[in-house]
Formats: sequence, C-alpha cells, structure tokens
Amino acid sequence: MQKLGIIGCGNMGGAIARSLPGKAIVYDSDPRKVEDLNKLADIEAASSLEDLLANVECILLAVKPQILPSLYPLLRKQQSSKKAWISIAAGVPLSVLAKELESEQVVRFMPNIAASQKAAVTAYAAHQNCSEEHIAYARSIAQSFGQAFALNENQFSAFIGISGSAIAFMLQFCHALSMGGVKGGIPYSQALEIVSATMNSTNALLSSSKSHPVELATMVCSAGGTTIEGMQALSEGAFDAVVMHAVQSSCEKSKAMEDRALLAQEISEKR
Ligand SMILES: NC(=O)C1=CN([C@@H]2O[C@H](COP(=O)(O)OP(=O)(O)OC[C@H]3O[C@@H](n4cnc5c(N)ncnc54)[C@H](OP(=O)(O)O)[C@@H]3O)[C@@H](O)[C@H]2O)C=CC1
Ligand SMILES: O=C(O)[C@@H]1CCC=N1
Repeated sequence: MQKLGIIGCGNMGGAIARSLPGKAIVYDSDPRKVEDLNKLADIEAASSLEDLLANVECILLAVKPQILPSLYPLLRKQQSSKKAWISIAAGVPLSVLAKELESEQVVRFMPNIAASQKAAVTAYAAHQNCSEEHIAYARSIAQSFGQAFALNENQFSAFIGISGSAIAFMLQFCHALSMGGVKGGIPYSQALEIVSATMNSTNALLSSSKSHPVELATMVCSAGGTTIEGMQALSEGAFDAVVMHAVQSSCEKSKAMEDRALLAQEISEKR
C-alpha cells in the first residue's frame, strides 16, 4: 500500500496514524504532537508541508475545519492539483475541497476516535469525478482502522449524529451508568469496568440477533421485576427524546457548517 501523508496529528490524525498498516508521513504545526505520536506509532515526520507533499501521492487532512481555509493556499502552492486527498473534516463538502485543492481526487471520511483501537466506524463518500483507484485506496485506509460504510454525502450529517459524535454520547451514558453504580455502593473504577463489559454484552446480542432492540429489551423486563422500574424512569426522563435531540443537534450543526463552507466559497468566487 502506498504511503499516506497526514496533516494534523491531534486526536484523530494521531489515532489514524497509530492504526495504519504502513508507516505514515506526518506533519503538524505543533512539533510536540509529532514527538508524542512518535512514541506510540511507527511514523516518519515531515519537516514541513513542502517536505510532506514532495514525498506522498495521497494526503489525509486531519486539521480542524476552521484551519482549512488558511491551509488551502499553502497546499495549492505545493501543487495540490497533482495529489489525491482524503478529508476527515466535519462539515466541509467534497465540492469545496475539490475546488480549493484543485483536485477531483477527493474522498471525504467521517471516522470516530476509536480508530486508535482499529475499531472506528467510518463513512466515506467520493467526489463524482474521483477515480475508482483512489476510492479503493481510501476505502482500504478506512478499513485498516475499523469498519467502512459507503454513504451519500448528503447522509454525512446524520452519520455524524449517530456515529462520529455519538461515540461521545455513548461514553457519557457509560459515565452516567457508572455513577449510578457508585450511588449503589460500587467504586467508580469497578463500576466503569462492569459498564464497559455490559456494553460489549449489548453489542454481542444486538449484532448477532435479528430481533428489534425493543424486543430484546422487553425480554430483560421481568413482570413486576427490577428492569421495568428503570425503564419507566428512562421514559419519564424522556430518554428517547433526549437522545434523538442530541443526534439532531449534531446533525444540524454539521449541516450549518457545510452551508457556511459553501457560502464562503461562493463569496470568494464572486470576488
Ligand atoms: N475528534 C474526533 O473525534 C473527530 C474529529 N474529526 C475531524 O478531525 C479533524 C481533526 O480533529 P481533532 O483531531 O479532534 O483536532 P485536534 O485539534 O486534536 O488536531 C488537529 C491538529 O492539527 C494541528 N494543526 C493546526 N493547524 C495546522 C496546520 N496549519 N498545519 C498542520 N497542523 C495543524 C493542531 O495543532 P494545534 O493544536 O497547535 O492547533 C493539532 O495538533 C477535524 O476536522 C474534525 O472535524 C472527525 C471525526 C471525529
Ligand atoms: O465534534 C466534532 O466536530 C468532531 C466531528 C465528529 C466528532 N468530533
């Protein structure tokens, strides 16, 4: 597999670099991030953007979305048009990436932070004129750090709500469950271990069963038993509505970011 260049070695760029089968060449404006990553992953450090682009054919953009506008001109100077690109930036559409990078060889990813454990769930979508070769390469990159799902780009915002961002919702749920355990007399660290194992049990059941989640949950509820009491408390706390609202909030923010990126590009084209 050809070497991948990575710009940005923070939470996600670092997590991806750690799970790639080959050595990535990485660049970060903060050299300490590269030093820290070097202790965890087999990487090559590029001394500059120029150095990075001179040594790879495909580059994964892993900087915050708001950094991209200042990065594009620097990348264009290094002949971005001759490179293939993967972007993991939330809320930055393929059309904007292709125009700014002057390349149609662009694939958009939405991974999650579990890439560090090769357990990410990644949505991918390619520019309409992207080559099959680059799509296949990008897919193999996504699969090297977890599962990959081909999605239409217009489903990316919803995907962020149920995966990219939702991993944080699930972690918060795990914390809340553990605090419930603490209230019941189990120390936090032990409660968290038990909750994490219970998440694994849930996933094993859900992914191997053809039953609807509600059907499985109903099997847990003994008549007049313990679970139904907790289920009633969840219902009174509008659990489903709160979770759906969280998903919708992340989805709407992603759509607003996409709209803003498209508008900014429209304005710059008119100048
Ligand atoms: N965090 C997550 O779970 C997920 C994030 N994403 C996407 O991944 C991208 C990165 O997010 P995340 O990893 O959390 O962000 P981080 O801030 O952790 O990482 C970004 C890194 O890029 C560095 N950087 C900033 N400017 C430049 C530059 N001009 N050239 C090179 N490096 C630069 C930052 O340095 P410094 O800190 O000094 O600014 C930082 O080390 C975002 O676009 C986000 O939307 C997608 C899915 C999940
Ligand atoms: O919060 C964010 O914007 C990024 C994208 C998905 C997860 N983290």
